[in-house]
Parts: sequence; structure tokens; C-alpha cells
Amino acid sequence: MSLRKPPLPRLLLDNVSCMRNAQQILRHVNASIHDGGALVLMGTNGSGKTTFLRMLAGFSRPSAGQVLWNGHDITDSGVFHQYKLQLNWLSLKDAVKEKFTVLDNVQWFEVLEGKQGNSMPALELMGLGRLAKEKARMLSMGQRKRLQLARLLAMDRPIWLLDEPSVALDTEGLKLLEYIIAEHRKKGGIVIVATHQPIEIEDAMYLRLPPRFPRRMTLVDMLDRSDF
Ligand SMILES: Nc1ncnc2c1ncn2[C@@H]1O[C@H](COP(=O)(O)OP(=O)(O)OP(=O)(O)O)[C@@H](O)[C@H]1O
Repeated sequence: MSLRKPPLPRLLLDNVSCMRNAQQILRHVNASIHDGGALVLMGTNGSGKTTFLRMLAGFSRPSAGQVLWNGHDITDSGVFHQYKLQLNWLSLKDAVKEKFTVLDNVQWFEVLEGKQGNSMPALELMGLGRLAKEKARMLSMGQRKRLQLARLLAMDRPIWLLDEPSVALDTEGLKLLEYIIAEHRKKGGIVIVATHQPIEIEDAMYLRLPPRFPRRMTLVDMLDRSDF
């Protein structure tokens, strides 16, 4: 009888530790994320969710351990170049161009991705179809968040890194967010969410970040601050 090796996880956190300002955020984390998987980072304000997410995007190195994509360290320059093309990052800075129409704000990203035809259906799904031709400056905060989610759909990259995706969304918006996450996972996509608000994601792995408190400033910190 031949024993088959289990499939390599798409993403592997191998004994990963993460620090910020010389303080530990998480240490020795091990997690395997396969296609269709989801990881939720929970924690209070300032606990380091964004920092951890940035590390998973390969923007910074873990203080120990490694993050592997298809078995390769994402911080290796050749690997990072390919890995970042898999990622769709949703941040609190929405990069909405206010003078452009709502549709242009989505289509621009879709065209850069070499795709077409996804923007209008994505806006309609997010409840912004009627506003497609309006200037983006007309949008409320929740509508801007919906626009960001429409971009995710239009670009259609496999790994979503979502930083506080539910902020500013109403109940219907939250349901839509949960729906598009579930649909993305059904297609084999991976979703990693940093949030301090409850969000329903079936069979997700959870990492809870302990609260952090500012340590006393050292002389080095003081010299580092521009306002000193
Ligand atoms: N640009 C920066 N320079 C120095 N320290 C920073 C910077 N950005 C964040 N920090 C510090 O790093 C720690 C973690 O911040 P981070 O933004 O990762 O937390 P978070 O959990 O995402 O918070 P929130 O829920 O408020 O978005 C905080 O203590 C914060 O003060």
C-alpha cells in the first residue's frame, strides 16, 4: 500500500513570531491554510492585527519563523514578486478617487488587472449599481466600503487580506460581506480577516491577539520621534 503525502498547504505559518516596537504581538504561531481556508485575527485596538496582516502580505519579516506560500518563504525576493500578485489587500485607507465615478473607481483596478466585465456586476451585488455613474465623492462611508468590496470582486485575486472589512457597513452590508467571503472560499480562495468586530465565517481558524500596552519610552524611541 502506498502512503500519499498530504497536500502542501497553500499558506503555512511555521513557528511565526511577530513584533512591533520591540514588543511581542504573537509568538510561535503554527497554522496551515489550504485553498478555501479562512483565518480570523481578533484583538482590541492596537493589539497588532494590521501589523500581523502586513507580515502575512510579505511587507515585513517575522521576528522568528517563516511564512511559506506553496512551500516557499514569501520574503524571498523572487517569491514575493509572484506572491503579491495573488493578494488583494483591503485596508482602512480606501484609495477612492473622489473626482472619478463610482464605476471608474472599480474599473480602473480591474483594467490594471487585465480583466474586464466584472465591475458593474460587482457594484450591483454590493448595492451600488444605481450610483455607478455618480462621482465617488457622493458616497457615504459605508458605501465607500462597499465600493472597496466591489473592487475585490472585480479584481478576483485568490488571497484576500481584509483589514477591518466590516467597519462602517450596515447589517445588510455585513451580510453581503459574509456572503462574498463564503463564495470566494467555495471557489478555492483564501480569506484572512483582521477585525475587532464579530463576523460570521464558517470553519475559520481564529488567532486572538493579546492586548498591548505602550511600554515606557527609551532614549532611542525619543531620538526616533520627529517631534522631539
Ligand atoms: N507607523 C507606526 N509606527 C510606530 N508604531 C506603530 C505604527 N503603526 C502602528 N504602530 C503601533 O503598533 C501597534 C500595533 O498596531 P496595529 O495597527 O497593528 O494594531 P491593530 O490591532 O490593527 O489596531 P486597530 O484595531 O486600532 O486597527 C500599536 O501599539 C501601534 O501603536
